[in-house]
Amino acid sequence: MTADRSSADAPLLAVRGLEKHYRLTEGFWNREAGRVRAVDGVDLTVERGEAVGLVGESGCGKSTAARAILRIDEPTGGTVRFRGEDVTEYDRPALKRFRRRAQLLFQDPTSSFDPRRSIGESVAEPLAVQGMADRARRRRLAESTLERVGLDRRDADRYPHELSGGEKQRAALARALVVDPDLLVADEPVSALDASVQADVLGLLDRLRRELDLAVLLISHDLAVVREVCDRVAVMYLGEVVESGPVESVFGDPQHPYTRALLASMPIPDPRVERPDVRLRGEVPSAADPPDGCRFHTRCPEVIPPEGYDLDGEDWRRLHRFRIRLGRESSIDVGAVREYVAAERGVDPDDVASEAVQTALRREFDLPEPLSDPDAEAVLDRALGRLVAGDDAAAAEVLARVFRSPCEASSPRMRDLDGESAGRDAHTAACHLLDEASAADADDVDRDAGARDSAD
Ligand SMILES: Nc1ncnc2c1ncn2[C@@H]1O[C@H](COP(=O)(O)OP(=O)(O)OP(=O)(O)O)[C@@H](O)[C@H]1O
Repeated sequence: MTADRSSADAPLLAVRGLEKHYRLTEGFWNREAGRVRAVDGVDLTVERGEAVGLVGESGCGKSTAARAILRIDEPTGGTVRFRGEDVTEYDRPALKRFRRRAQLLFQDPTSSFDPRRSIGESVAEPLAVQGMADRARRRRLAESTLERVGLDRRDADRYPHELSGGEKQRAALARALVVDPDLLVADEPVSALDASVQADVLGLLDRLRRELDLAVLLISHDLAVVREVCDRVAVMYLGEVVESGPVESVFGDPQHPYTRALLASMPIPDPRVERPDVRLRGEVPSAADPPDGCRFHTRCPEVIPPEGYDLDGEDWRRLHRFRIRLGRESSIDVGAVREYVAAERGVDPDDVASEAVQTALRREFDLPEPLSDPDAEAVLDRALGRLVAGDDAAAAEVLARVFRSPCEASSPRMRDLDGESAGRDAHTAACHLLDEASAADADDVDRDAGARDSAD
């Protein structure tokens, strides 16, 4: 077991470069046919008593990260340090002690209780697992913990089906807290509950963590939940953290287009407040075949255009979306578009001219005819011609070669937006737009220095 700092001043939880890849196998010999990169290099720090949110759409790897951190599933790479100790090196007894100190609260309280056991028995169970032999003592602790979460000690004799959803989640919280952990990993703790009780359970979680100096890693797709409870937040997309920092800073001044889009999709209380249209379109790509460069570029509302074309921002984004769709195997059914045009005109599909199919395709993908830049228009026209002629691959190749965004060229690096001094409260984000902004700043500094030199 190794400790990089003394356990007293090390963060409670320090996750570095965490990976969880699932092998995709095929054939009799289980040959590896690929990998699902569910978690792909995640850094995360949780200090004692602190609440940190992990947010992102469904499928971005939040639950997998939680399970790998707690070693419920073995990570395939990276380190997880708990109070300075490397959890990935723990032997069985050390892992058992860790499981007491770090508890997991599941989303669905119904399936996490054995219907044949009383609530008291279930809540006391972790104490028995940890070796507490005295049954009466276990019962007393279970009862007092039930009271702590706002239930009655007599609820210990009730059965799961007798409790409401909110009561069951309180009981699940009691079961996690009965062993007095330092860290609670709460995976979508309120999303299975009625809206009316969600706020109660969140309020309880917030109160308990302050009373018990409990650290909480709160996993949620719901930004409002994280805003309510957390001090800091990490935003995950397709296995990676794309932005992190204090909640007020990340939500108040989001630096990553994905965070901006997630925030824009939050319901807002005042419909008169105008917000830019940065809705998330399309599905999260497969973690088995993530996009090159910035993984968000295929859906990014702010994807950077290639140099050399004078395209209106919205035209460029539509062109990019069209190209990405075309790049996916058999994703544009030209035959169906041709048949649609034929039906519209009451003619045979074979009698529909190629130009008419191209126009229908442009309509389908909101691509203006012509594009504002004549050179770009010539390329699009050529690609559409190939597509309609049945050569999808050539069409995709033409567009990919000419309209490649700088966002696809490399993975953006994580930038510290407050400078090095901010430490653990730093607001960080990984986006090529920030690289461009920083390069422009550097140019300004050079120009200023040049102007000063020539003045001297
Ligand atoms: N056992 C597994 N084998 C292969 N792929 C898996 C396995 N478990 C999860 N995945 C994949 O890993 C990715 C991340 O899934 P995960 O459940 O962690 O996401 P999530 O953000 O927690 O989503 P949700 O909120 O829907 O649970 C998904 O693409 C999922 O299909």
